Amino acid sequence: MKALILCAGKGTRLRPLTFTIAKHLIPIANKPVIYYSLEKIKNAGIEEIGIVVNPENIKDFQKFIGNGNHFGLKVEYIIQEEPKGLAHAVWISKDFVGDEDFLMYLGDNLILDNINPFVEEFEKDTNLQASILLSPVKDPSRFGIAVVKNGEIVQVIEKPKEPPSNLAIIGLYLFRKTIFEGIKNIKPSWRGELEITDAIGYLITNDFKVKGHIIYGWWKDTGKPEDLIEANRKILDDSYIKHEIKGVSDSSSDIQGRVSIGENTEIINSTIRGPVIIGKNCVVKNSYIGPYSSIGNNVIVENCEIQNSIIMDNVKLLNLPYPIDSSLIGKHVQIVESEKKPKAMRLVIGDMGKVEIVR
Ligand SMILES: Cc1cn([C@H]2C[C@H](O)[C@@H](COP(=O)(O)OP(=O)(O)OP(=O)(O)O)O2)c(=O)[nH]c1=O
Repeated sequence: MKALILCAGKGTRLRPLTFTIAKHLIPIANKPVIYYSLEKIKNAGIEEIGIVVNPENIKDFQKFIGNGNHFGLKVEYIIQEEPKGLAHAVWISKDFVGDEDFLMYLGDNLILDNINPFVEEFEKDTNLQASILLSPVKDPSRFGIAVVKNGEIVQVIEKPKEPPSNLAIIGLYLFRKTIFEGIKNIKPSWRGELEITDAIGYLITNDFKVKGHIIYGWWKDTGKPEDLIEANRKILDDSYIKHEIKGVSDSSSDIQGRVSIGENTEIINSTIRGPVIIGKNCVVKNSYIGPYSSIGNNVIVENCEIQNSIIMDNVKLLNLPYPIDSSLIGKHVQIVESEKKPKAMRLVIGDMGKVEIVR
């Protein structure tokens, strides 16, 4: 079996971050989102992976993942020139997939459950032509929904106004090569995309067996800033990080709970209350770093309070009058309070940046 990870979208909901980095490479607990999927896929015994990327982001993926050697995987890149839909991404991966069965994984999805039972069940039942990972949700009208009868999917519907089921399609699918027949027989939807739900609908109407595999654990589509913050909280909570202090702290600092601090990081006169991860070569001085904070490498924090936030590499935060909470701060950002007069906010913020002052 092979795997396809789809990462060629535009990531518009995560701008401005996605102007410079694909959303799949944004760190959660200091590890790019896509690394979590690579681990899950490897754990399920799949070693050949095709990553569908766009012409703009392929170099970044190559930098972070290379040929997969480092992860014990064999990784190839497949370029999708335009995001013409999930089924289109699968179609252009036809040569990579060949005659093999394959797992299709939406690259911005994070799940905590092990996917091995999902894969094993599919491998055992050779009559099955597709299996889709489903999860019960409270607000089904926001999702693609599957209607399941006796374990088989009898209908898939995109964002139904009156949902006939609460089982959301969450972004992991298993297919055999029959899916290509399905894709060949569909037309672009009203939004101009080749929809994978239409290709699955084709399989169902043509009496191919399609199953739903339900999971009950936590999962998230990390498409929006608040999703990344929640995912960061969940991953830090879920013991993904060990208590490990490689840097140094002085006697007036207080480190509580599960905290990971990287090499050459100095904690000076500060309180760190875990779960927290702080990368390498950082300085945290006269500050409070509260639960669910992930701080990258080469970050300087002085006279600040931070909690429940993702702060990426090379950020500088100095003398801030308000705590930073539920925030997502990209690489090389500087937020600094200075004594200069007259009082003012002097901002240099890229397109679609967002500053919210909560008083
Ligand atoms: C539509 C599409 C998505 N994808 C990937 C990107 C994501 O990892 C996943 C889900 O895509 P989406 O989140 O639906 O789309 P997007 O990544 O473009 O984000 P936004 O809506 O904020 O603009 O599928 C492709 O690889 N090719 C495609 O044609």
